[in-house]
Amino acid sequence: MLIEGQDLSVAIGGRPVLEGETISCEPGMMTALVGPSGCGKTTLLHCLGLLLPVDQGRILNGGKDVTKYSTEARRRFWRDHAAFILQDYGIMEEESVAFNVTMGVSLLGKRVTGNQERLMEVLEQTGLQGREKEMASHLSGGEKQRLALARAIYKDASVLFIDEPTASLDAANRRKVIELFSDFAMRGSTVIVATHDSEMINACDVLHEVGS
Ligand SMILES: Nc1ncnc2c1ncn2[C@@H]1O[C@H](COP(=O)(O)OP(=O)(O)OP(=O)(O)O)[C@@H](O)[C@H]1O
Repeated sequence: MLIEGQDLSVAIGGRPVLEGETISCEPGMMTALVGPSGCGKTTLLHCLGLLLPVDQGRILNGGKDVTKYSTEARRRFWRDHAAFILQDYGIMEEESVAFNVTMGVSLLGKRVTGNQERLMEVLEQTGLQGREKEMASHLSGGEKQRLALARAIYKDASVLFIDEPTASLDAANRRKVIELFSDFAMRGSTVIVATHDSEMINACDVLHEVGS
């Protein structure tokens, strides 16, 4: 899905954070949001993901203006199309790894054939094999990040919004996670990543300098 922001402006606490930001994120591409700390990368990512309202400008999904979407319509977008890998992981700490991976789908009431098999495959891909019964709160920061990624893969999201995905990962896991994001883009998903990490930036197809 093509995700566009046109002439976006956002002020937080009366201070302008984004001013006339325009961006186009194509399906099948990884777009990096880059720039110095505090330039508004996370804010832009949240606006594009409909997590944060804009003061001015338009957000378009596949050419459709979604800026004024109702809460219900935004929820549908999150449920049916999007996955978020954010800095706070969005993980339900008091639930098992397996629940955290599959809940997006089970909440939808969708039946996935080979459910268990798919869960195992996704855990294997993200290096969380054998951990499915563990409580999410027992995982380390990097493991929780991979859990959020496992959920996105399980859901097969068409748009991925990612914030600083490699910050708490060691070199081997960083490479693995970057590869998994690339796979998403190669399968045709739109991948949008706010990052400082040069390795992550190198793997992206498009760089968008926020605030310039
Ligand atoms: N909830 C908030 N309340 C007050 N100020 C905020 C809030 N969220 C963001 N800001 C401010 O908006 C500006 C942009 O923040 P944002 O997190 O988007 O930047 P960033 O480029 O992602 O930074 P970093 O690279 O350090 O993560 C910062 O100056 C920040 O202090």
